Amino acid sequence: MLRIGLTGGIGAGKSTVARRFADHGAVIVDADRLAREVVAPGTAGLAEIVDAFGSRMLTDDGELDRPAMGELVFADPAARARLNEIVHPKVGARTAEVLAEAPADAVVVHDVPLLVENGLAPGYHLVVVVDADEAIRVERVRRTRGMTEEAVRARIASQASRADRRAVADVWLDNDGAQAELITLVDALCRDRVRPFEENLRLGRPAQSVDGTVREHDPEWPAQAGRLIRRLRHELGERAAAIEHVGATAEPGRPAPDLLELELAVPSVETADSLTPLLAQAGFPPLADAAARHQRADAGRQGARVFRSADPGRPADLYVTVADRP
Ligand SMILES: CC(C)(COP(=O)(O)OP(=O)(O)OC[C@H]1O[C@@H](n2cnc3c(N)ncnc32)[C@H](O)[C@@H]1O)[C@@H](O)C(=O)NCCC(=O)NCCS
Ligand SMILES: Nc1ncnc2c1ncn2[C@@H]1O[C@H](COP(=O)(O)OP(=O)(O)OP(=O)(O)O)[C@@H](O)[C@H]1O
Repeated sequence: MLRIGLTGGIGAGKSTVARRFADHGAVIVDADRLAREVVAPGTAGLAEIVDAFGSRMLTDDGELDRPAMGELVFADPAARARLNEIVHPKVGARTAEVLAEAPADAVVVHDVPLLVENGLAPGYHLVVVVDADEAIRVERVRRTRGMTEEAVRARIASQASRADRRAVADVWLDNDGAQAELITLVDALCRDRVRPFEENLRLGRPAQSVDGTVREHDPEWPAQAGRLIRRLRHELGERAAAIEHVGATAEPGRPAPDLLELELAVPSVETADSLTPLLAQAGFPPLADAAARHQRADAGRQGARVFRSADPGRPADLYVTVADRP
């Protein structure tokens, strides 16, 4: 299962992107929808909200009074934190249940407005951020949801900044233009990256190798490597604590082929063996023997095991070296 995290600020275009992914056959998990389900009438979630905020947060029909709740929590960070404490763990548990039901060959797109705020990025194979200028987002939400400008701005102020979203984005979709342009971007993303990534992941097959063309140093390389490292640490836990960005792309200003290199030293062959299936799940299947021999020789890392990213959009190799090996 390929897990994609989709996020963006209010009105950025997440639902539009998610719907297009669904047209391509993806399974969509909508966090806003689950957040409504876990506070529906009769749930423990709604009872906890009444305990915390009083029955003034209920409508005459006994439902959550969403406008009243929104007015309170987007003006008061402590109240918002209290609401989030009630709702987010329940949404997390429901998400896990829904994911467990998805077929093994699924592409799951998790539409989650607060992905950055809740530190969820490392749990996905790919993070897609959709963004638009703030004034455009305010206008769209005003027009389509009937919210006041002030109310939209209060939500924006309680969400992550663009810079925070940039830091986790493997894919950045710009939605300042027409909706048709956004849809074209999603189509290309599915065709060129998501489909082959899912297939590679399922088959335990690395992405195609890059040609060795040396290019200008890309100042984004360290940040890209950092995202891969956080993802691997998330999957492997303590065993991947020592993982590092190495090689030419890690040297500031140095031109290099567009292949990120990571290295993980482990204490024993047994540890290396135990990591192989986890690395494959995290999107780093082992490279076949002949290719691995070449790559080890190129990188001067004799004795290392070589794993290569299954993502055709971000070539990366991981060398696992065993410290006690002669
Ligand atoms: C405060 C509530 C009752 C307002 O309901 P309302 O129908 O007006 O908005 P809705 O739930 O459709 O959310 C619309 C958008 O508001 C933003 N938003 C919602 N909750 C939050 C939050 N806690 N922090 C920041 N932004 C938020 C998101 O961009 C979301 O897409 C509701 O948003 C809520 O229960 N929020 C807490 C749960 C939550 O965090 N949901 C968002 C993702 S899990
Ligand atoms: N490029 C665009 N041009 C015009 N309208 C757009 C564009 N993209 C999205 N919209 C409209 O703006 C509104 C917000 O878009 P969408 O629902 O996709 O965003 P969202 O990020 O899911 O929003 P929310 O955070 O409110 O759930 C929708 O009514 C959508 O139809």
